[in-house]
Amino acid sequence: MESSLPKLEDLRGAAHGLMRLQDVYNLHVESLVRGHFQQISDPVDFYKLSVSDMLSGDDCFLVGKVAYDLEDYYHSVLWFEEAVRLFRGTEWSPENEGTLEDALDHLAFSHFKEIKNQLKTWITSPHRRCFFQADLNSKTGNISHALSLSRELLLHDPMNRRVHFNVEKYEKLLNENLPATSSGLTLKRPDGIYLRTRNAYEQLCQTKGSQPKHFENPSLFCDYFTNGSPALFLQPIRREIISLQPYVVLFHGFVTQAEAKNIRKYAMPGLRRSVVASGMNQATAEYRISKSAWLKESAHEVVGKLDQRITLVTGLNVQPPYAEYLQVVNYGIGGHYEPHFDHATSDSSPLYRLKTGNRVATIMIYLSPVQAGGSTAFIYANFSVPVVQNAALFWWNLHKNGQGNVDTLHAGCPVIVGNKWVANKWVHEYEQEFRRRCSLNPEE
Ligand SMILES: O=C(O)CCC(=O)C(=O)O
Ligand SMILES: [Fe+2]
Repeated sequence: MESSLPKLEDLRGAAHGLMRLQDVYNLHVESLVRGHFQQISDPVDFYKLSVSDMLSGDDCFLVGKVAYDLEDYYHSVLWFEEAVRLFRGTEWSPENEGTLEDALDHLAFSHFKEIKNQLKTWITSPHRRCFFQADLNSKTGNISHALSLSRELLLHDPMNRRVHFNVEKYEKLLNENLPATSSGLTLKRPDGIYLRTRNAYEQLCQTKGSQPKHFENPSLFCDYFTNGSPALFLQPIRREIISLQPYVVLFHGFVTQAEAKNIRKYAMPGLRRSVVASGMNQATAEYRISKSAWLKESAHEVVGKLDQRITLVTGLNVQPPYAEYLQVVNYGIGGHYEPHFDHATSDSSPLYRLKTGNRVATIMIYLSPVQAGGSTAFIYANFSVPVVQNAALFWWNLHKNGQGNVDTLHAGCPVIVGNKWVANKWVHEYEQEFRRRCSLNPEE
């Protein structure tokens, strides 16, 4: 049975997922652990879980440890603080990995590390029992915090020589009256992997879907759309034009509830961790956390019917190899897909293996509702689309001249609560020459 149980990687991934929610949505850790999603800048609940399973002190300790092991003391301070608060108020359970003493120890050391740039001294690290030299390139912090936490720890563990040693060091540093020791704690979020669009992306995720206001722009409208297909005359599709540059539309009610359910069911056994293009190959990546499976239209009737509907609505040929199989994607809590292009941006991309050109268009179907989070954000175009169950989002990735449209840079925001399912159909350039003609203007 062991293979079906979560592994260390899953546990670490869950901790990263929580820290991702904290960062992207700017959430308070204290309310997050209670299932209340409150933004630091706004005390009103962003989302509140009706059935709330609180995180325990031990859960918070674990999240803090994941950050601590990566020397990310910004997150470790915030999560160990919560662990200490919760451990103080509860009896220790034998199932716990950590104790109040461990949490105090790690919190004190994390605080200390936040001011390491002020110090040129040696101090022992709590878990390695080795000497550690504070280096010079870090942020300000608060030594007196580290001191009072270590003193509290000594009340529980009076014989701990290492902590005695640290207390002496902290007292000495305080007496030396370094400027940083008197200043308040200024925690700064680590830059992590550099993402130029980070601020815009997080803003768009936080608005929970910020489509342009249609009444302010008459060229954005809703209509009943047939695309001139006789098959759609009796039951036109409800089309909402979301953006003209890039061209993005939402087709409401694109699938039925039953179809969405069946597609999820067929995909379930084939779900594997999602990959992204990496040079000439494919690899897992932190910036895309989800599971996905490919469904062939020949294997499932409903998938074939969906292909026909895509052709009716878009006019595109989606027969293989002119489009990829249907990719069904499942995101759990904290699952996301950071800003990216669907089309290939390098000639060596594995997307060209089909030998049918680049991905000219994307049709992404929302196969489930999501309680909170999970919008699709278009970064440069500056709007985000909330998850609309059973609707399909369509956009052209390429200009008519075949070049990639940079304005299609988009992302799947992290899921706060729920389980998000989408299905992607990527249509390639070949066979669409007379369906999406090039323009007389080579710039278009
Ligand atoms: O999940 C989303 O909203 C976006 C997904 C996406 O962009 C993709 O799978 O390529
Ligand atoms: Fe995408």
